[in-house]
Amino acid sequence: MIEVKGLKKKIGQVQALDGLSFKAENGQITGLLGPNGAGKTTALRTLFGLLKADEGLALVNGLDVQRQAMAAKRALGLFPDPFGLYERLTPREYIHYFATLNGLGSKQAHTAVEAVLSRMQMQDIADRPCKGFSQGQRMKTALAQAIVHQPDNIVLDEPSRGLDVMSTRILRQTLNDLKRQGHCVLFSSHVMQEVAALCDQVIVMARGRLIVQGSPEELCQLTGQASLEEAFIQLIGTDEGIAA
Ligand SMILES: Nc1ncnc2c1ncn2[C@@H]1O[C@H](COP(=O)(O)OP(=O)(O)OP(=O)(O)O)[C@@H](O)[C@H]1O
Repeated sequence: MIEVKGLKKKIGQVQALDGLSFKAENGQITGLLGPNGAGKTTALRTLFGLLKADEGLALVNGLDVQRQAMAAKRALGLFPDPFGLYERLTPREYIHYFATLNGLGSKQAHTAVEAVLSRMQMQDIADRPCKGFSQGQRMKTALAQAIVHQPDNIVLDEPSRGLDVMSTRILRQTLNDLKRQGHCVLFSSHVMQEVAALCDQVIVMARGRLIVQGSPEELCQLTGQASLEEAFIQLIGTDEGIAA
């Protein structure tokens, strides 16, 4: 379970987070939706302890990400930027490295790596250096790294950016599998269709604050709109920064 309470963060002159609060439950996919500059990336980076909030709390399984940083991180899988992979490593080496960083012993890590390679259907690319990988192959490697240690919570910042249809399907399938297994999945997106199709809960944020949280149906009901896209535009007051 992930919870943020009253998060504030000023970056330079910008109040990137301005009292943001929300909850993402286990066994659900929660989408973080907001226009450009709303503070989505800042919120996710704060949650992972990469940024320190000026005020407020970020909790992972009830653990404060600042005060109980190691324990909180082990309960969290962060989907990294797929373009930031170490080019010389193969997926097998890369995922194994992160499995051990997340506290798995050598034998456990080996078993976990084999399981995730098989689950993500990566056997054909497992022993090739990542250099030259396609976007889909990068996405699979990045996602496998995030979930190899079976964290309770998985956080993804715009995971479908730049993916083709097949890779997007694998991503969606994996997120749905993780949800069915009881994990808490939290991801940010601009893509309405994706959020509407995947998410149990949607957190709409703007200007560093929560506007409203609810299921896609609840947001449509609340605004009297037929689609999540129309509901979002009504809630935010603009269609800036969204993709249909
Ligand atoms: N390193 C930085 N330096 C200056 N301003 C920053 C920095 N990081 C974030 N900001 C500002 O903080 C605000 C929130 O940015 P953030 O990247 O969290 O938004 P976002 O919702 O992820 O946007 P997008 O959808 O465009 O990726 C923006 O106004 C942004 O310009």
